[in-house]
Amino acid sequence: MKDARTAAAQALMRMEGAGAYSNLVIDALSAKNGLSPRDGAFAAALFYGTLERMLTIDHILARYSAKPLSALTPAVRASLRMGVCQLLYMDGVDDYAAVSESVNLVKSLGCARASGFVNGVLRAFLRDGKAVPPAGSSRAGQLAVDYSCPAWLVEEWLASYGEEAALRMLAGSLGKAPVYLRANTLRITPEALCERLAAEGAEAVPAAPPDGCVAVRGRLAVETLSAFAEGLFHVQDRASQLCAEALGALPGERVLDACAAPGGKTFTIAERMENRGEVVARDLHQKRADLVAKGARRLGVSIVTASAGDAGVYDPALGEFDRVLCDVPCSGFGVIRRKPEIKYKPPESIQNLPEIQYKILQTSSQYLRSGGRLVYSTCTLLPAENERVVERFLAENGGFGLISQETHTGEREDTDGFFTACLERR
Ligand SMILES: C[S@@+](CC[C@H](N)C(=O)[O-])C[C@H]1O[C@@H](n2cnc3c(N)ncnc32)[C@H](O)[C@@H]1O
Repeated sequence: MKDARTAAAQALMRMEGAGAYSNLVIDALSAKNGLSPRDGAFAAALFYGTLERMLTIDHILARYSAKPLSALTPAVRASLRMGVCQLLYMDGVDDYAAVSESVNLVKSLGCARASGFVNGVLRAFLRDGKAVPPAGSSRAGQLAVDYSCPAWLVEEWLASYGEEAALRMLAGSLGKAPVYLRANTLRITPEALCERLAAEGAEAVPAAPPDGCVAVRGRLAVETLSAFAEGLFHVQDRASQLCAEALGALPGERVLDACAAPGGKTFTIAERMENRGEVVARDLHQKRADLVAKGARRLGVSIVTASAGDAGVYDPALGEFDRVLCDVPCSGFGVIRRKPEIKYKPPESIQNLPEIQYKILQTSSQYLRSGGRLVYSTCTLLPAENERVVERFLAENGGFGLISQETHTGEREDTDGFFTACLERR
């Protein structure tokens, strides 16, 4: 597993740069190092485990390392972090191997002089029974260490959602995310899809609501199956399927999906419409709009037209719509377990989002016919990007009413965190 550890360490070091995406980084490094599927799986588990638990791990290292973590070279930092991750969170790696492999790793990364230091820090932690040091007196600070979540976000969740929901959200931000599919109901029923998947070695069960939702068991890469190539499903979390359902689009209607890429909700909406009517799918960049067009082709959905367009700028050429979906860009704190790097972005970097979201909602609402439905949604759990945007919209735009709004914090099913508001133009 030497190469697997090297690939995981390189990936962690790359994540220290701004704007890196965990899935792209680890896939590229596994391929570059020519890892076997088994080693690739180990590298991914080690990389994601370390990234996910980084705040807890750094809290431990701050106690055991004589030097501040920021003063270490990236290779030493990565070796130590991965060492603690293996000691605490990876049952398949015994303690002796976790320490000795971390020492070998730091040598192979060109920092042989730090091998004694890495050995000493990990052994001291081991000698103390691998106990995580307490965080101090504040409740939020302790939860931040327990769940490896920035203290500011813990405080925000406690204040906005209350203790019970906040604890559920923190627990839901860790661990392997479930895989849900949406059966392409134009081509196959959910039951028949499950049979077809079983024939390809994937265990899956129908998981309504909503109709068409299928839960996959196990860790198969579903996008490699021939059922995927044949357009029998797309991968989509249950919360996103419920969001598309909330739009309530009917066959023959005209629907605008203002922020559509990569297209999951566009496809679910078009399938619900039985491929009759029109779905205008827009996204800011042409490359992203192309993803929607490609997915629609694979699924045999012909009512979707995908093009580039800024949803914050009114375009009279688009005409009038029966329904409009604004699935806006957001901070993504509902999908932390899928992309752990999300939680480490500085709070300043998300401050301008409510203004962008409001502009998209306000502009898109102008396309709606009287009596039409508008859905505003995000995959984040922050009132500033959810309820506050909707409240402002209702206060500043007469003629719209709120039908319902819902925050998914994982209480009913194991879904991503999600917010959906349904509005109507009177
Ligand atoms: C949450 S994602 C949409 C996910 C999509 N609805 C789905 O279900 O697959 C938000 C999208 O908004 C796009 N976006 C960001 N700013 C935009 C803008 N001003 N106008 C249109 N799209 C924008 C992003 O490129 C991104 O693809």
